[in-house]
Amino acid sequence: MSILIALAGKPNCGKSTFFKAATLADVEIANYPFTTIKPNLGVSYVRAKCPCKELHLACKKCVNGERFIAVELLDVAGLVPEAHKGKGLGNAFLDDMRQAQAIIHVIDASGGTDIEGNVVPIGSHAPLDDIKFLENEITMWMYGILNKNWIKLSRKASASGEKVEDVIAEQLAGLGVDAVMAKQALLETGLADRHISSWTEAEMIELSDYLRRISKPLVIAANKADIAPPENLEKLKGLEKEGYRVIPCSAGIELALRNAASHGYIDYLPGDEGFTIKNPEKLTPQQKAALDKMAAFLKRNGGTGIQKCINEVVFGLLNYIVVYPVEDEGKFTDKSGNVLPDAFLVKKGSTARDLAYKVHTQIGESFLFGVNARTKMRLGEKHELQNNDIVKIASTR
Ligand SMILES: Nc1nc2c(ncn2[C@@H]2O[C@H](COP(=O)(O)OP(=O)(O)OP(=O)(O)O)[C@@H](O)[C@H]2O)c(=O)[nH]1
Repeated sequence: MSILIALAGKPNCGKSTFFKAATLADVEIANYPFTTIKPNLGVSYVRAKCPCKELHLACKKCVNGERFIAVELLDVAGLVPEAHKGKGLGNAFLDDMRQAQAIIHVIDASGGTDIEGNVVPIGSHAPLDDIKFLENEITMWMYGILNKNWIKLSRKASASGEKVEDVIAEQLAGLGVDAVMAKQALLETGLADRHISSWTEAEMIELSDYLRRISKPLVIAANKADIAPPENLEKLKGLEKEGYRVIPCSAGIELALRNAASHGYIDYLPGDEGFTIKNPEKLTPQQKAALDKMAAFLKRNGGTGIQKCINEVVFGLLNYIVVYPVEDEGKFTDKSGNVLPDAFLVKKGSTARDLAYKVHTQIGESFLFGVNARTKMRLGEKHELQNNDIVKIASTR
């Protein structure tokens, strides 16, 4: 199963620009399968250091030692006030949200659009309000589902002795909530040792809010950082003290750079902190000035921020690591001699057997043991794989 990230935000925040930029395969990474699955579903990539450089191997799967590994990005339309009540495209919005493992919340950090996305003078709308707005819509949607048939369900649970966390997980299974999450939420909100019949509406909303945070974790893409007043960015960064992850970014600049790269004007890889102009003498003064401005932003910001958002979701929020299965642990290749042929995203804590299943169900079923290709040591049954591990899977197949 591929990782699905939802891109959400109010109208005019730059979400479409972000989506276009993040799913545009430029010339250099075009050997990666690029497909737009549906108009609002695209393939994007996390960027990781390929082990080939450290091992002095000639690898055809990376660009300058940078490996791009596919994830899916869903452009979720229809975030408007009261979407959870079905306003606007509210139902489509929430249906899309259902399947996502995490959210990139694109906000207009420049404060140049109001809560409904209407253009207002830069700095006149507080972007912090947008954050609460999205969270509230998702929380209230979860609460709506949890609350449906709740009395009947809770009575049934009391009568049969079914655990409350199981009832919650059953009710919210379609949203990616499991019993472990439900149990955690019950403990954290202090509802674990209170009978369901005594829960108030406010307490159930608080429980739903907690469930939202753990089942749909999010990063905040503080977009339009190129034109945002510095005090807005500072305030947004300040949210990190509250546990938020905030990444200043410019989808506009990322899109321009990927376009420039695909037309051969510059050398630029998504996530780079700078770029080089290929033939500066061919540029008009206006083009040169525009590129200089973008270069200054990249330098200030350590890149455009778009790749950082994707990487932060996958490695930071969702705790994935990259591992490389090989068939020949001596040469780090598959049977045909391709160096480090595949890069897999697996959850931290996965074992060689888990990886075997990920490669193919049949390989998982006939798994014997794993070998760390770097050290040639056999991996124990419970041994947890580390980021960047290269693993030979031995199976009876
Ligand atoms: N300065 C600046 N402008 C941006 C950036 N990203 C997007 N914009 C501009 O913001 C406006 C809205 O961008 P869109 O990508 O269409 O926004 P959206 O959120 O998809 O809007 P809807 O399609 O209405 O939902 C456009 O004029 C973009 O050019 C950015 O990083 N910097």
